[in-house]
Amino acid sequence: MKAAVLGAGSWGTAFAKILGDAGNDVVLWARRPEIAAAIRETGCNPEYLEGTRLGERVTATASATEAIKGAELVVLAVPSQTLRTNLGDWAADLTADSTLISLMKGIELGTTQRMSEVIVEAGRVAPERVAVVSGPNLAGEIALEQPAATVVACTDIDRATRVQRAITTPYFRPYTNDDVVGCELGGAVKNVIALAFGIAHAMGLGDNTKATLITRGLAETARLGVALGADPLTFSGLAGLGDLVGTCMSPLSRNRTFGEHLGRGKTLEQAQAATRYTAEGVKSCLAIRDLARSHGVEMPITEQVERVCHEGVDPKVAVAALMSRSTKAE
Ligand SMILES: NC(=O)C1=CN([C@@H]2O[C@H](COP(=O)(O)OP(=O)(O)OC[C@H]3O[C@@H](n4cnc5c(N)ncnc54)[C@H](O)[C@@H]3O)[C@@H](O)[C@H]2O)C=CC1
Ligand SMILES: O=C(CO)COP(=O)(O)O
Repeated sequence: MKAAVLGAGSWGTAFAKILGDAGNDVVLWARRPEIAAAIRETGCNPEYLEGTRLGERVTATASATEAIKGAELVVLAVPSQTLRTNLGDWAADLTADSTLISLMKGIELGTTQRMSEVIVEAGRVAPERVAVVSGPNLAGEIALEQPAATVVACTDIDRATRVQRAITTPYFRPYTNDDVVGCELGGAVKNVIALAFGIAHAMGLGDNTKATLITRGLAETARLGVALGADPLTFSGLAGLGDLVGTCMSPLSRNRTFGEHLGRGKTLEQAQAATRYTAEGVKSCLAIRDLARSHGVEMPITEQVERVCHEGVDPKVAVAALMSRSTKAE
């Protein structure tokens, strides 16, 4: 198949390699012409996943129109909060019946929309044309071809199967699922819980605390998911527990690392200055909190992460607030 990958950051770059290794012809769009030129000339992205050879089937351009032209698969790999603006520029170029694949793990500020909802609205495409790829997929490990699995979620299960076939490689194993809501929420909320995990790690808290954060973090994710119509089973799968555990445990996670800065006492601004990559949970925690409140769902860990990130609350105060909530049945 012909595929366009829009966004040449860490995950867009690794995903272009997956698509190429799976036998597709891939055009990777980079915002900066010099990055696109370097990828064409050297076969590597000089800014992300340095040294990773993308393979002969991957080329690059700084023209999104050129990348999208004739593409049956259009992969979106930009930061969640810029997607709507980006799609405004790209919508007119999309081929009828192409499949749009979302790699993003965030919730839009203001609208509280999931990324597939933003794609439907801003890309002017039918919901069954949107597939979500989500799972424990740290780009740095996948670039090294370390075995990983993922989920392709789409309401049109035949389309999910076509995408599954198009991204299967000896090191990347996709499963299909028709629960788009659950897969997207799992990916977005785990970033917020990974911030909490990073904060706890930097505070010197131990494995009981960390296991509790993962388990209760998953419980609040599933609570919101069920309120939005997700299948609760999705949260025990790769896009739920799998991604949550993978992200929290990994020093490669940008969200966990950002949390560690906060846990060491840095302010939001200081943590942002120390971070080069997108840590989606920092903004999405606001949108997830608002989404939960509007559905009457309690998300105590998300609430406290938002307070630490955006209201300057001391992490120790946030921990005390979580531990002093009223006791209840599990
Ligand atoms: N890196 C990873 O391991 C994984 C990331 N993801 C998700 O993939 C999405 C993309 O993240 P990464 O590639 O990791 O981020 P990144 O921080 O590595 O790269 C972000 C890319 O977006 C571009 N960008 C920044 N502002 C932009 C704008 N206004 N318009 C267009 N492009 C812009 C940057 O130039 C860069 O190419 C996020 O939602 C993230 O949660 C999902 C799975 C794994
Ligand atoms: O989503 C990811 C792994 O599945 C990457 O997590 P980070 O964005 O925290 O690095």
